Amino acid sequence: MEIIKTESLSKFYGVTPASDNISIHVNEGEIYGFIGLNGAGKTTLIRMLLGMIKPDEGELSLFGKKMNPRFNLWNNVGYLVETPNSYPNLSVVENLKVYYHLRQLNDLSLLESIIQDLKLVKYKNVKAKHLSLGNKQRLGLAKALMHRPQLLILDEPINGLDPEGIVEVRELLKKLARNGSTIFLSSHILGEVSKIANRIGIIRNGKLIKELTNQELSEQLIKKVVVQTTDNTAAIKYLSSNNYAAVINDENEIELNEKKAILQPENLSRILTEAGFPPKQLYLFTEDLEMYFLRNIR
Ligand SMILES: Nc1ncnc2c1ncn2[C@@H]1O[C@H](COP(=O)(O)OP(=O)(O)OP(=O)(O)O)[C@@H](O)[C@H]1O
Repeated sequence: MEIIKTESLSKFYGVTPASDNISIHVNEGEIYGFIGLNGAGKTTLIRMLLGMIKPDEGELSLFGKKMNPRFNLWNNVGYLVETPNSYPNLSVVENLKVYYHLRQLNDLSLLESIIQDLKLVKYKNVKAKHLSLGNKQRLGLAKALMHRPQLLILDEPINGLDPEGIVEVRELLKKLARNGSTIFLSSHILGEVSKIANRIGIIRNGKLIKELTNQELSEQLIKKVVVQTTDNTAAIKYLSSNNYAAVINDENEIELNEKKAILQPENLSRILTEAGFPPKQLYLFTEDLEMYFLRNIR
């Protein structure tokens, strides 16, 4: 089932499109990572998905239901948009209780388990205004996740978290998706998005310029074997005579990007060793999402 569907969604601020003709389809259980530079239009799309702003053009449905003033499935949605707001003078648990009542929940174990899942036990009785940025973010996530929504829409959910927090939230989101939740998240922490998302959309100047699955991403990432020997010039000549296309890079290392080198670097190592050029170093370099992103938004 398509949980999110947007068709040619546009939003203009003046003449500038913050969202330009965006069509996105997100299936049940998918984690969709939405990435773009500052000002690319991530928050604008998220606000439209949450009914916070109205698109100027296009259509949008959640759970197969058109978004309009009669849309009534908000209890199936959890969200976090930018820095989450809390009641500053209430403690973590009091803040969550407010939310618990607002959501009209009636299972207190939800409250306890979300405090544990987001490692907020130590801070249960700390006033929200005294929390660190990372813990404020955890509290925001706790509010978004407490009612175990079918769809989670998260704007920069790992902002402000320390490395440990990032890993915890990543595992938590993956667990939720394994249990059937659908997650749409935006982030500028690109490496993290590729670890979480099954599918990635890249936005630039309001336009969706690329959309690809994790599998497609890994196929499109540049890969090469990088080799260092005691005599790279002679080694490269020898490799050329053995039908390996190799070049010397800016760091004076040998680079090979053919499939046979990438798939069987051990053969390369053996050939070089037998010819008297044993590799001092040989490794497979794979471009990361950050590099891929920068290469594609230019
Ligand atoms: N209320 C508004 N009025 C005028 N322009 C706006 C408004 N909200 C957003 N914009 C503009 O729309 C564009 C997209 O902004 P948006 O906040 O969606 O980007 P973003 O990708 O979320 O950026 P960031 O990562 O910095 O949060 C930007 O050029 C922004 O200046």
